[in-house]
Amino acid sequence: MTKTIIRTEKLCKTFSSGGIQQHVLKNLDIRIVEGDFTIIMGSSGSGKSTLLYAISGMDKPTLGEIDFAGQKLTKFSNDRLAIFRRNHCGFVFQQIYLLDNMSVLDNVLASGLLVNKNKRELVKRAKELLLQVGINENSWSKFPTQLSGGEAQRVGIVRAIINNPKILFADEPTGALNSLSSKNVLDVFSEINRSGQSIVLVTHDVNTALRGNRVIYLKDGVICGDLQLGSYSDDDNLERHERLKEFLAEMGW
Ligand SMILES: Nc1ncnc2c1ncn2[C@@H]1O[C@H](COP(=O)(O)OP(=O)(O)OP(=O)(O)O)[C@@H](O)[C@H]1O
Repeated sequence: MTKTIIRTEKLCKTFSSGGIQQHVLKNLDIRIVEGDFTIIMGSSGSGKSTLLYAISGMDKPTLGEIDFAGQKLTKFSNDRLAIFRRNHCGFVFQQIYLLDNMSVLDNVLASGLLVNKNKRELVKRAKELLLQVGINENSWSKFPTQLSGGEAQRVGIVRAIINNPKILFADEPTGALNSLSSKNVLDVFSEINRSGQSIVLVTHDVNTALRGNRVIYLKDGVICGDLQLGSYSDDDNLERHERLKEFLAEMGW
């Protein structure tokens, strides 16, 4: 049976500038399922990042409700929201900002120590996760400037999941990477999703979208398509690709 982790009801976000209102999200009712790898696609300016920021508690909606793992995020003060995000959400963005004066391992531990005070346990988990994403021991004491873009992004993913977030949110996480680094980073997303991590990821990229088991399509702040793709595996990639291409064509992408 599927378990809902996020549910929105009539979610609206309006930005105002110079006396002009822009209705970016319009009455969105969305259900995000635990364990899913949910992809959000749509044309530029359709509201993908705005939706990601709203459901992850990074920004407050103008109207509507967000229920996140049984908690009404829309009722939270900014301080409570910040604590909620730190304890329950992981974030990966296109630009990865690691702390340049700290080693790879310390960058991960610094995030972990905000939530888990048991350093020995944390070091063990950090090392296991770094190995899982292909960052091996001889890179743990390196500084971020000594890493490639793909390696840095993989460290960023470890940093984002060190506290066992309920959901990992990602906004164009491979947008700045070449195709080989992208593939390595996507393999990490696939693997952590297989091990149970819920993921919500915004992308323009078809190869990235293929990793999800569900693709939501936004057009002008409204959901106009919702494709169930089934779990990713390397073997059925051709058929998935065809189904996704057809879906995107229907959406006018
Ligand atoms: N903080 C803000 N203040 C004013 N307008 C904003 C703000 N954030 C987003 N917008 C506007 O909301 C609209 C949707 O932006 P959003 O970044 O969500 O789109 P997107 O679908 O993620 O686009 P892209 O694919 O180009 O990143 C855009 O027109 C943008 O200019």
